[in-house]
Amino acid sequence: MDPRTRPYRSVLYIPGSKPRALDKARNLPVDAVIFDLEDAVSVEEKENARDTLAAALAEGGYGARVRIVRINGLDTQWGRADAEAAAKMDCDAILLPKVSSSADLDALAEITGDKPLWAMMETPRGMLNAAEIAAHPKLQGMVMGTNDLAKELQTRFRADRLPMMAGLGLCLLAAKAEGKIIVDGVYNAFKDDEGLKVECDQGRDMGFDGKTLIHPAQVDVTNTAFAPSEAEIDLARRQIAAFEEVEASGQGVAVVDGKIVENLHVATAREILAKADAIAAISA
Ligand SMILES: CC(C)(COP(=O)(O)OP(=O)(O)OC[C@H]1O[C@@H](n2cnc3c(N)ncnc32)[C@H](O)[C@@H]1OP(=O)(O)O)[C@@H](O)C(=O)NCCC(=O)NCCSC(=O)C[C@H](O)C(=O)O
Ligand SMILES: [Mg+2]
Repeated sequence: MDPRTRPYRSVLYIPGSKPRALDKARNLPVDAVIFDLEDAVSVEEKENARDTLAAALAEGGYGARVRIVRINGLDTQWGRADAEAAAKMDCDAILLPKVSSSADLDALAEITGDKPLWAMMETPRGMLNAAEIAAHPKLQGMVMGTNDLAKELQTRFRADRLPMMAGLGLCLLAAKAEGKIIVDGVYNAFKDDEGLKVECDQGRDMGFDGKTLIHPAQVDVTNTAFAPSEAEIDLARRQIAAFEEVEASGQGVAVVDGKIVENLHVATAREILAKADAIAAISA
């Protein structure tokens, strides 16, 4: 499936050091997995986690889920060995934390060759350089790192995420301008479904393709929030039908539910139907 049209509703972090969690992911209805060697893995476990993860990926069983390996930064003592190991793993992409500029991706690509790259967007410098990072030829997607961003910005948690908006907006603009995937940050309170839904809805309305998750309990809420609803699918079908009807009579504007429908709305309607089809295809 084309990486730009496949669903990325739910992207679950799994500590690379935990065989039980690595196994569990084989049966979770997530669209993608981030196999983590960075913050989810303690210093004591860093070296072993690389081997544990390589073995789990070699064993396979992850089906259509996109497999992304998050390495430690290249400025850490583990980064280079992680990158060399990840380049040989049976994974779809490598995720670099705390990307500040496109030069960081150049340095990783020198080690990892043809593997597609993803960038953690979680530093103020990264926000300011989002455009050049998104334009990197090896970059496939961006992941918001809202915990690190909050730390760097010295913001307090707010349900409306107002202090994050400038950074989220800059990264969204950059990703959309380059046609790259972009997924939202994690919601730390993994037992709070209501709060998660509010944040998912906000991220979806802003234009994120999906959300990163830390616990399996967050998957269903997220998959629902980032999938087209029945009402959206129904409206999309009616918009396309109404537009095709007026177009056949030489007109350029239809009206559905009291709102105009022009060719750009039809393009959005077709994208909604394509997304619903893609979700159905990977769920089958
Ligand atoms: C948060 C956790 C430490 C909770 O773990 P635990 O206490 O084991 O939870 P449960 O007992 O409720 O687990 C139930 C079962 O689910 C499995 N499990 C738990 N988490 C995961 C997971 N992430 N993936 C797959 N499976 C998972 C458990 O193994 C149990 O299975 P079973 O025994 O068979 O019933 C834990 O959830 C956790 O470690 N989560 C990941 C944390 C993480 O990845 N953190 C780093 C990413 S966040 C970040 O860094 C973002 C960014 O960089 C930023 O700056 O914002
Ligand atoms: Mg982080």
